[in-house]
Amino acid sequence: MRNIKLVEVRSEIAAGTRGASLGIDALKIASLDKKSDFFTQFEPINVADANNYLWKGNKFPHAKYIDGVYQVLKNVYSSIESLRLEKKFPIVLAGDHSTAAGTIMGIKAANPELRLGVVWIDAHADLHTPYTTPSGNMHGMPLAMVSQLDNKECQVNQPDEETLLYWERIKKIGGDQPKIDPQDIVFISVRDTESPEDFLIKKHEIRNFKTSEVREKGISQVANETLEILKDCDQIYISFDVDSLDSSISVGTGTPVPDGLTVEEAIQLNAELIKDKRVCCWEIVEVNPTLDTENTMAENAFEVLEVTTKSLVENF
Ligand SMILES: NC(=[NH2+])NCCC[C@H](N)C(=O)O
Ligand SMILES: [Mn+2]
Repeated sequence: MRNIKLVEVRSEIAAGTRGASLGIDALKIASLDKKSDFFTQFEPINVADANNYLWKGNKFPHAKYIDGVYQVLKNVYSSIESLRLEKKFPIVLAGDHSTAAGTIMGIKAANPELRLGVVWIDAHADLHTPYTTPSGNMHGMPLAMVSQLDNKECQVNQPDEETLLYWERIKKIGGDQPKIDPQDIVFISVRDTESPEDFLIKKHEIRNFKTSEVREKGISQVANETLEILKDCDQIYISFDVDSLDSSISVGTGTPVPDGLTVEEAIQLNAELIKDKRVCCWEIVEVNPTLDTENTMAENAFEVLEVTTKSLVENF
């Protein structure tokens, strides 16, 4: 049996709208309303956030609150590294998606010799850098952080010296080397990208299973093909951003996008993928109940969390 550890990271500083720090508690409310005992099964640990930086105002237009983001990523990185050294399986409940970079850095640090693949289920590619970001929101940058990409070929911004100092520090958390090869990323349902990201996706030949392809082929085939692409990886991390779900289901997330997955598709997909023995960590992010009505997103996201965890427990 897998030794599951729940990890709670209430960070929201890297998102553009306020409220994602409440996402974890919204999941707990959804669980209570459903009378599920999910949260009594696992002992959670809390990773310190840096949301207090929000009160001070932002000094970095092309990488908002990067000083605080750096703190959070270091915290997530060291917590995940310790858990992985203890052979625990972290299920990470987080606010904004930037924390995924800390998670990947931690997984890699615990087992540097193992090749790490990433399944990124999301509406966005999150491959921006301070040089290319259209918004300055750092939840759009985690995959560039861990791949140590600057993407200066597509530069549109002129980040200042202090921004770049922190950007360099972030890329070096867990050591000055890429934690993953961008070719070992598989995107599912990514559908809202900007041209600097499209450039990287093309350059590194990153596979993206569009929503229509998921529907045509069916979940099992897409899961099989995803794992086949990652056949040379020794470990796999799955990152589930709830904005991969269609925006008609709920707008309870900071950056909702149409043409996404149904809840049923997301459930089946995650439950199927997590059966692979190489999967060593699963993360769910970006539930924002302040943008929602009746806690709909959290209720749907909780279904995904519960069924995926059940699949993990039952298959080991
Ligand atoms: N994790 C997310 N929700 N990312 C949204 C990123 C949106 C857009 N690409 C940006 O950089 O601002
Ligand atoms: Mn994302």
